[in-house]
Amino acid sequence: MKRQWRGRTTAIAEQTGTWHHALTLDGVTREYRPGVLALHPIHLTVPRGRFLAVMGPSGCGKSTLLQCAAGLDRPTAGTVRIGGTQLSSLNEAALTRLRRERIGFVFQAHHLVPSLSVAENVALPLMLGGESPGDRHLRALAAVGLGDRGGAMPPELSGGQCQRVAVARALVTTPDIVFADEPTGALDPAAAEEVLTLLRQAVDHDGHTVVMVTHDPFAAAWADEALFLTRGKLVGRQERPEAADIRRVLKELGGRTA
Ligand SMILES: Nc1ncnc2c1ncn2[C@@H]1O[C@H](COP(=O)(O)OP(=O)(O)OP(=O)(O)O)[C@@H](O)[C@H]1O
Repeated sequence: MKRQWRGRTTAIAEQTGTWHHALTLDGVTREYRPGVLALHPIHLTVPRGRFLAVMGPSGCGKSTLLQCAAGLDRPTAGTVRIGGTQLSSLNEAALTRLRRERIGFVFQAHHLVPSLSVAENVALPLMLGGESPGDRHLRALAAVGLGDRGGAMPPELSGGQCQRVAVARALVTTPDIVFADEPTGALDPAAAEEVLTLLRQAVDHDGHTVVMVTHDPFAAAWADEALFLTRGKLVGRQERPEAADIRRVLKELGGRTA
């Protein structure tokens, strides 16, 4: 797979020194059982316009980190900020609204609503927020190369096409940050490359911020930076990662490699 890196936003921010963080984790800890930490205190800032891959052996805490960062789970201790908003200051209703309006999600399964058309699926986050989609959903669909499939129903699309629709749905609200949990895990290599290209373009062309959990070194090599977790601790990070280097680090950490 080919990898391009460094978005326009990244370059501009570097030149001007005006980093604005899409995500800040300050001492984020998650304890599922007393005395057993799935996440040790994690300190992490993700600048806007960055594509970050989170990697590590199975059970190291990647999903827990993503769930805490995305407001899907509440950390045991520490604070999470999306842009300037501290999540612990929000009640459940406000947190739900923030997730809908300011966070985009792409999961391994596309989770499209099968009884809604492709265009309606993309419009859904806007409509749930009480916004009229106008043509935003159609432009988002066109941006993922499916402008002509808006009237189709999800079961009529391939798995790769459905995942591209999921990317359009994640981006349609112009969120502060997109969290992608194994977005290519269920795809063949060609479809995976299409989805990774879209995520990379969202960062490079539109200044989006993407945090992607993946087991796949080839997928992670599309990111600006790879973070490595093991036993709930952040143990390393690699700028402009190459798949071979990532595979080597994962091997040292005892993880499986794709
Ligand atoms: N709801 C839960 N209750 C108790 N323990 C949990 C819960 N969810 C996760 N854990 C534990 O927390 C640790 C981290 O799990 P997590 O799912 O975040 O790891 P992961 O790196 O995403 O794993 P994988 O790559 O296999 O998906 C594991 O030891 C797991 O067993």
